[in-house]
Amino acid sequence: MTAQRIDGKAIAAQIREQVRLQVEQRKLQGLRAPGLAVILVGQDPASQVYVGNKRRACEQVGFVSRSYDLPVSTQASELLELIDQLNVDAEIDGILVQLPLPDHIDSTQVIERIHPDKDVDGFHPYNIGRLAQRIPVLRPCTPMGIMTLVESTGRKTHGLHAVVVGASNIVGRPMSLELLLAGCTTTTCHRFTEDLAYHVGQADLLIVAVGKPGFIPGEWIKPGAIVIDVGINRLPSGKLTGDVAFEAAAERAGHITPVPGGVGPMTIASLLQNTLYACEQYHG
Ligand SMILES: Nc1nc2c(c(=O)[nH]1)N[C@@H](CN(C=O)c1ccc(C(=O)N[C@@H](CCC(=O)O)C(=O)O)cc1)CN2
Ligand SMILES: [Mg+2]
Repeated sequence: MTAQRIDGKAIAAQIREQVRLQVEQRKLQGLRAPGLAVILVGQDPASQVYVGNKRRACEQVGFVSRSYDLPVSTQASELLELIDQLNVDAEIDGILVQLPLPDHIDSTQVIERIHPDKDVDGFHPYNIGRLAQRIPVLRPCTPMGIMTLVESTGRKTHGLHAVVVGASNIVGRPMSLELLLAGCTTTTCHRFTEDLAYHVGQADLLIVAVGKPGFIPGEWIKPGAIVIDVGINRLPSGKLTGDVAFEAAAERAGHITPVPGGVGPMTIASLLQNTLYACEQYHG
């Protein structure tokens, strides 16, 4: 079997176009454009690329894009003060603090300072709690984008055995909550999981987010499975590669996401959807 590729780049482009048209409609009705503030602390090269892509995507869909590039020496108190100002800024619907933050800043404190109605990353405990209780509002962007990719396969999720490898706050944990909500029987694997190969082999739907190139051998994949690879690993050659050994996995899977061009672009598309949602539902 050779898996069908799930084209995240193309699906993300469709979502961006839908958002652009909705913003255009708002403006025609005399309503203001949604506004997103993106905060970057320090000069991590990968974060600079992601933040640049987010800002460009905002401009392309007609959002107000506010940029804050803060030096690595920024104190937590200064960042919290900026968030306090943005929380009451009527032009801003979403506040995004790019992660990871420098070690001297406590990211939990920062995330909890963002008003839940402006938490377009969906990381605030209020928004995670809403998802856990099956009443989601602002949903974490990467898992939300993955659910859109899974829907694009046309496969029903009810009753599928979904296996998530990785239990981070950004991807693995909220991913498991999304899958539960979608009616999957859900297994979450992490660093203490024994016999990972067994669990992976049970997956009708496999999501891998560990950040280790080629961590899942293709031979572990259940024939016909949907395989979603969240890993973005840069090899010494400069090439990007995922957490799943793609070629061998594609021989067994039914559907598979590539890296790049799979999950990554969906994270940004979901961010735009969340910002529009926050604008329309909370701030008018
Ligand atoms: N505040 C947040 N910080 C981080 C998040 C997040 O959702 N919110 N997620 C990741 C990084 N990330 C977004 O910030 C992100 C990663 C990758 C991509 C992407 O489009 N990747 C491309 C390849 C890009 C490249 O050439 O490097 C792809 O996979 O095709 C978008 C967003 C951690 N931090
Ligand atoms: Mg990708």
